[in-house]
Amino acid sequence: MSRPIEHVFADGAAAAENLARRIGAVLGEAIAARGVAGIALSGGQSPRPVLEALSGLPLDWGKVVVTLVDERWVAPDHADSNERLIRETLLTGAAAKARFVAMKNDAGDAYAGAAACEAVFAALPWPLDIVLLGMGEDGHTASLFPQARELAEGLSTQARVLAMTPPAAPHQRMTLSAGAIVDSRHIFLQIGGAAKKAVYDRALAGGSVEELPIRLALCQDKVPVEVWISD
Ligand SMILES: O=C1O[C@H](COP(=O)(O)O)[C@@H](O)[C@H](O)[C@H]1O
Repeated sequence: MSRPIEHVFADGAAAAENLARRIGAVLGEAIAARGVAGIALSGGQSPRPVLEALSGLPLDWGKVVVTLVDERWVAPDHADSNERLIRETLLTGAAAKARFVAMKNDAGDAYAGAAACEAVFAALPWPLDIVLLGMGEDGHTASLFPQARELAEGLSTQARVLAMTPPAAPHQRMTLSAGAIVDSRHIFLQIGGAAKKAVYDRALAGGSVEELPIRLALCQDKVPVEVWISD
Protein backbone atom coordinates (compact mmCIF):
# COMPACT_ATOMS: atom_id res chain seq x y z
CA MET A 1 0.00 0.00 0.00
CA SER A 2 1.48 3.37 -0.97
CA ARG A 3 1.58 6.02 1.71
CA PRO A 4 -0.37 9.20 0.90
CA ILE A 5 1.53 12.28 -0.24
CA GLU A 6 1.44 14.71 2.68
CA HIS A 7 1.42 18.51 2.36
CA VAL A 8 2.17 19.93 5.80
CA PHE A 9 1.44 23.54 6.79
CA ALA A 10 1.78 25.47 10.03
CA ASP A 11 -1.56 27.20 9.53
CA GLY A 12 -4.91 26.30 8.07
CA ALA A 13 -5.13 29.34 5.79
CA ALA A 14 -1.91 28.43 3.96
CA ALA A 15 -3.06 24.81 3.65
CA ALA A 16 -6.41 25.92 2.24
CA GLU A 17 -4.80 28.22 -0.31
CA ASN A 18 -2.41 25.51 -1.46
CA LEU A 19 -5.17 22.89 -1.67
CA ALA A 20 -7.41 25.24 -3.68
CA ARG A 21 -4.59 25.78 -6.18
CA ARG A 22 -4.00 22.02 -6.46
CA ILE A 23 -7.73 21.42 -7.05
CA GLY A 24 -7.79 24.17 -9.68
CA ALA A 25 -4.82 22.63 -11.48
CA VAL A 26 -6.39 19.14 -11.57
CA LEU A 27 -9.74 20.49 -12.77
CA GLY A 28 -7.99 22.55 -15.46
CA GLU A 29 -6.06 19.47 -16.67
CA ALA A 30 -9.28 17.43 -16.75
CA ILE A 31 -11.06 20.06 -18.86
CA ALA A 32 -8.10 20.18 -21.25
CA ALA A 33 -8.01 16.39 -21.53
CA ARG A 34 -11.71 15.46 -21.58
CA GLY A 35 -13.72 18.67 -21.92
CA VAL A 36 -15.34 18.19 -18.53
CA ALA A 37 -14.23 17.97 -14.90
CA GLY A 38 -16.04 16.41 -11.96
CA ILE A 39 -15.48 17.00 -8.26
CA ALA A 40 -17.27 15.80 -5.12
CA LEU A 41 -16.85 18.06 -2.09
CA SER A 42 -17.15 17.46 1.62
CA GLY A 43 -19.20 19.63 3.93
CA GLY A 44 -18.62 20.56 7.54
CA GLN A 45 -16.22 23.33 8.53
CA SER A 46 -12.90 22.28 7.00
CA PRO A 47 -13.61 23.00 3.30
CA ARG A 48 -14.96 26.56 3.75
CA PRO A 49 -11.65 28.47 3.17
CA VAL A 50 -10.68 26.08 0.38
CA LEU A 51 -13.95 26.66 -1.45
CA GLU A 52 -13.69 30.43 -1.04
CA ALA A 53 -10.20 30.39 -2.55
CA LEU A 54 -11.21 27.94 -5.30
CA SER A 55 -14.14 30.14 -6.30
CA GLY A 56 -11.76 32.93 -7.35
CA LEU A 57 -9.61 30.77 -9.65
CA PRO A 58 -9.80 31.38 -13.40
CA LEU A 59 -11.29 28.07 -14.59
CA ASP A 60 -13.71 27.31 -17.41
CA TRP A 61 -16.39 26.80 -14.75
CA GLY A 62 -19.15 25.95 -17.22
CA LYS A 63 -17.31 22.66 -17.82
CA VAL A 64 -17.11 21.70 -14.14
CA VAL A 65 -19.61 19.38 -12.44
CA VAL A 66 -19.71 19.91 -8.67
CA THR A 67 -21.38 17.57 -6.23
CA LEU A 68 -21.11 16.43 -2.62
CA VAL A 69 -19.57 13.46 -0.87
CA ASP A 70 -22.35 13.65 1.71
CA GLU A 71 -25.37 15.66 2.74
CA ARG A 72 -27.40 16.17 5.87
CA TRP A 73 -31.11 15.56 5.11
CA VAL A 74 -32.18 19.12 5.83
CA ALA A 75 -33.60 21.86 3.61
CA PRO A 76 -30.98 23.48 1.34
CA ASP A 77 -31.27 26.75 3.27
CA HIS A 78 -30.71 25.06 6.68
CA ALA A 79 -27.56 26.13 8.53
CA ASP A 80 -26.33 22.49 8.54
CA SER A 81 -26.85 21.95 4.80
CA ASN A 82 -23.69 21.05 2.90
CA GLU A 83 -25.38 22.27 -0.29
CA ARG A 84 -25.82 25.66 1.34
CA LEU A 85 -22.10 25.73 2.18
CA ILE A 86 -21.16 25.02 -1.45
CA ARG A 87 -23.59 27.60 -2.80
CA GLU A 88 -22.37 30.30 -0.39
CA THR A 89 -18.64 29.69 -0.75
CA LEU A 90 -17.90 28.17 -4.16
CA LEU A 91 -20.79 28.86 -6.50
CA THR A 92 -20.40 32.62 -6.64
CA GLY A 93 -18.97 34.91 -9.32
CA ALA A 94 -17.61 33.06 -12.36
CA ALA A 95 -17.80 29.73 -10.48
CA ALA A 96 -21.61 30.03 -10.40
CA LYS A 97 -21.46 28.68 -13.97
CA ALA A 98 -20.48 25.24 -12.64
CA ARG A 99 -23.22 22.57 -12.76
CA PHE A 100 -24.12 21.70 -9.18
CA VAL A 101 -25.68 18.28 -8.59
CA ALA A 102 -27.44 18.13 -5.23
CA MET A 103 -27.79 15.05 -3.03
CA LYS A 104 -30.88 16.30 -1.22
CA ASN A 105 -34.19 15.85 -3.01
CA ASP A 106 -37.83 16.33 -2.02
CA ALA A 107 -38.26 12.94 -0.30
CA GLY A 108 -39.39 13.11 3.31
CA ASP A 109 -36.34 11.27 4.59
CA ALA A 110 -32.98 10.14 3.28
CA TYR A 111 -34.04 6.49 2.93
CA ALA A 112 -37.02 7.47 0.76
CA GLY A 113 -34.75 9.75 -1.28
CA ALA A 114 -31.96 7.23 -1.94
CA ALA A 115 -33.26 5.69 -5.20
CA ALA A 116 -33.79 9.06 -6.88
CA CYS A 117 -30.39 10.26 -5.68
CA GLU A 118 -28.78 7.08 -7.04
CA ALA A 119 -30.37 7.71 -10.46
CA VAL A 120 -29.01 11.26 -10.52
CA PHE A 121 -25.56 10.12 -9.44
CA ALA A 122 -25.42 7.38 -12.09
CA ALA A 123 -25.35 10.17 -14.70
CA LEU A 124 -22.25 11.94 -13.26
CA PRO A 125 -18.99 11.82 -15.22
CA TRP A 126 -17.35 8.85 -13.43
CA PRO A 127 -14.62 8.50 -12.48
CA LEU A 128 -14.77 11.88 -10.79
CA ASP A 129 -11.54 13.83 -11.13
CA ILE A 130 -11.40 14.70 -7.44
CA VAL A 131 -13.09 13.50 -4.28
CA LEU A 132 -12.31 15.96 -1.48
CA LEU A 133 -12.69 14.25 1.88
CA GLY A 134 -12.75 15.49 5.43
CA MET A 135 -12.55 13.36 8.55
CA GLY A 136 -14.22 13.54 11.94
CA GLU A 137 -12.37 12.83 15.17
CA ASP A 138 -14.22 9.48 15.24
CA GLY A 139 -12.53 8.52 11.97
CA HIS A 140 -15.65 8.95 9.82
CA THR A 141 -15.35 10.25 6.30
CA ALA A 142 -18.16 11.42 4.02
CA SER A 143 -21.05 10.14 6.21
CA LEU A 144 -19.57 6.68 6.70
CA PHE A 145 -19.62 6.61 10.49
CA PRO A 146 -18.10 3.94 12.73
CA GLN A 147 -20.82 1.90 14.44
CA ALA A 148 -23.53 3.11 12.06
CA ARG A 149 -26.12 0.47 11.22
CA GLU A 150 -25.47 1.01 7.49
CA LEU A 151 -21.65 1.08 7.60
CA ALA A 152 -21.17 -2.48 6.27
CA GLU A 153 -23.47 -1.68 3.36
CA GLY A 154 -21.61 1.57 2.69
CA LEU A 155 -18.30 -0.29 2.54
CA SER A 156 -19.53 -3.05 0.23
CA THR A 157 -22.44 -1.87 -1.92
CA GLN A 158 -22.28 -1.42 -5.69
CA ALA A 159 -24.57 1.61 -5.28
CA ARG A 160 -22.97 5.02 -5.49
CA VAL A 161 -25.02 6.53 -2.65
CA LEU A 162 -26.85 5.30 0.43
CA ALA A 163 -28.88 6.73 3.27
CA MET A 164 -27.33 6.64 6.73
CA THR A 165 -28.24 7.53 10.29
CA PRO A 166 -25.19 8.69 12.25
CA PRO A 167 -25.03 7.05 15.70
CA ALA A 168 -23.96 10.27 17.44
CA ALA A 169 -24.41 13.22 15.08
CA PRO A 170 -27.47 15.15 13.95
CA HIS A 171 -29.59 14.53 10.83
CA GLN A 172 -30.05 11.57 8.55
CA ARG A 173 -27.45 11.60 5.79
CA MET A 174 -26.96 10.71 2.16
CA THR A 175 -23.40 9.62 1.50
CA LEU A 176 -21.21 8.34 -1.28
CA SER A 177 -20.39 4.68 -0.80
CA ALA A 178 -16.79 3.53 -0.41
CA GLY A 179 -16.95 2.20 -3.98
CA ALA A 180 -17.97 5.61 -5.34
CA ILE A 181 -15.25 7.41 -3.36
CA VAL A 182 -12.56 5.28 -4.97
CA ASP A 183 -14.17 5.62 -8.42
CA SER A 184 -12.09 8.77 -8.80
CA ARG A 185 -8.78 9.97 -10.21
CA HIS A 186 -7.59 11.80 -7.09
CA ILE A 187 -8.58 11.66 -3.43
CA PHE A 188 -7.66 14.76 -1.44
CA LEU A 189 -8.03 14.78 2.35
CA GLN A 190 -7.99 17.69 4.82
CA ILE A 191 -6.64 17.07 8.32
CA GLY A 192 -6.73 20.12 10.59
CA GLY A 193 -5.59 20.16 14.21
CA ALA A 194 -3.75 17.82 16.55
CA ALA A 195 -6.76 15.63 17.45
CA LYS A 196 -7.52 14.76 13.82
CA LYS A 197 -3.81 14.29 13.08
CA ALA A 198 -3.63 11.69 15.87
CA VAL A 199 -6.61 9.82 14.38
CA TYR A 200 -5.08 10.04 10.91
CA ASP A 201 -1.77 8.61 12.20
CA ARG A 202 -3.68 5.81 13.95
CA ALA A 203 -5.60 5.03 10.75
CA LEU A 204 -2.35 4.76 8.78
CA ALA A 205 -0.78 2.54 11.42
CA GLY A 206 -3.44 -0.18 11.35
CA GLY A 207 -6.82 -1.21 12.67
CA SER A 208 -9.98 -1.92 10.74
CA VAL A 209 -12.01 0.15 8.30
CA GLU A 210 -15.06 -0.54 10.49
CA GLU A 211 -13.31 1.15 13.43
CA LEU A 212 -11.87 4.00 11.34
CA PRO A 213 -13.74 4.38 8.03
CA ILE A 214 -11.15 6.87 6.73
CA ARG A 215 -9.04 3.75 6.09
CA LEU A 216 -11.19 3.05 3.03
CA ALA A 217 -9.37 5.95 1.36
CA LEU A 218 -5.96 5.64 3.02
CA CYS A 219 -5.53 1.89 2.71
CA GLN A 220 -6.13 1.24 -0.97
CA ASP A 221 -3.94 1.32 -4.05
CA LYS A 222 -6.48 2.24 -6.72
CA VAL A 223 -6.50 6.05 -6.37
CA PRO A 224 -3.60 8.32 -5.36
CA VAL A 225 -4.26 10.13 -2.09
CA GLU A 226 -2.88 13.52 -1.06
CA VAL A 227 -3.37 14.90 2.43
CA TRP A 228 -3.27 18.54 3.53
CA ILE A 229 -2.21 18.64 7.18
CA SER A 230 -2.27 21.81 9.27
CA ASP A 231 -2.19 22.78 12.97
O1 LIG B 1 -20.52 15.71 9.12
C1 LIG B 1 -19.54 15.88 8.44
O2 LIG B 1 -18.31 15.81 9.01
C2 LIG B 1 -17.10 15.67 8.27
C3 LIG B 1 -16.02 16.43 9.03
O3 LIG B 1 -16.45 17.79 9.19
P1 LIG B 1 -15.52 18.93 9.80
O4 LIG B 1 -16.48 20.05 10.17
O5 LIG B 1 -14.85 18.37 11.03
O6 LIG B 1 -14.55 19.33 8.75
C4 LIG B 1 -17.23 16.19 6.83
O7 LIG B 1 -16.12 15.78 6.09
C5 LIG B 1 -18.54 15.72 6.23
O8 LIG B 1 -18.65 16.13 4.87
C6 LIG B 1 -19.65 16.33 7.03
O9 LIG B 1 -20.95 16.12 6.49
